[in-house]
Amino acid sequence: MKNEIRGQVDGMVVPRYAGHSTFARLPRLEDVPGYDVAIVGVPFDTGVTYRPGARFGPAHIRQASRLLRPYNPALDVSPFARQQVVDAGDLPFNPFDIPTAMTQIEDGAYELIRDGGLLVTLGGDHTIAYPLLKAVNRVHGPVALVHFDAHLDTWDTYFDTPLTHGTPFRRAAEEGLFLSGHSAHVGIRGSLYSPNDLADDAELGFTIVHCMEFQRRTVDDVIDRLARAIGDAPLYVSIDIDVLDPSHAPATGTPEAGGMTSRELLAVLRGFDGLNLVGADIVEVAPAYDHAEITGVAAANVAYELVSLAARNRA
Ligand SMILES: N=C(N)NCCCC(=O)O
Ligand SMILES: [Zn+2]
Ligand SMILES: [Zn+2]
Repeated sequence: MKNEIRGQVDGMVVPRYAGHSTFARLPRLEDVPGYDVAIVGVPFDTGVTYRPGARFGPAHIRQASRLLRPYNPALDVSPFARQQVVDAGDLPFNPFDIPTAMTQIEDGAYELIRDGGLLVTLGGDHTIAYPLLKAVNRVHGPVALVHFDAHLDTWDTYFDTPLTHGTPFRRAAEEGLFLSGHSAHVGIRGSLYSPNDLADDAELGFTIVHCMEFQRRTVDDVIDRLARAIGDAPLYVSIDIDVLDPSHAPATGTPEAGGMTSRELLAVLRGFDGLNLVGADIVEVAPAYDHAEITGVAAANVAYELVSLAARNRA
């Protein structure tokens, strides 16, 4: 896709607050002959246990992404010039039937990656990580999963329901979708149901970087630890925006005090430079609780960093 890459609508010609609201003012999938990276929305929030509203996350992140500029100095890359990045719109699914929606999301995601494209998904609640991992497995096999979240999301059921935003990685573990021993939870904190939650999770083989470690260790230490765990396995990154402190991301369904700063999160992601990134999602942005687009801007910049990592790998 090197020839005739179409980037953003020029912010010096069309003001950035004008025009269609695609991610970063990029072309739509149907506007270009092919793509290397697709940004897709999955406005599903039927799996939430507390505040609803992540169904409006994709539109909000797109709106907050209008300010993104063409060059990323932190990774020394122009993410939209080295590869064709498109906005693939939103996947359709049945919002009233979770198992049906999971199949529709898996199939929709697979269609977008089957020919080699890399997918960055904007959620939606965290339930969608399960069908997204299934789609990624159909192309790449089991992945090293790095999961940024306040929560473990490896609980078993809620109200006897197995597919919820607190259970995607338990379901994924049951199907061998990620590599035990090469996967990690980052940013874990907050109240649990019982000490067994951590014991049950430990059986799944995640390295855990508890959020307090950002107080005690440097970000570089954390990156080293994660990079050692990941090795050269295909890497899938799932980012629940509630990994950030509520001061950095107020607009989310299950906020927890004592979180990461957006600066720490961006720094850890930049530390993945050179790893074999094969896909990513950013979930749990519930715009009704946002103020001044704080959460939307954080999520848009996180997506930008992920697309920049993909661009670096194409060098
Ligand atoms: N995936 C997110 N954001 N939250 C899961 C929290 C599940 C619970 O209510 O205990
Ligand atoms: Zn969470
Ligand atoms: Zn989560």
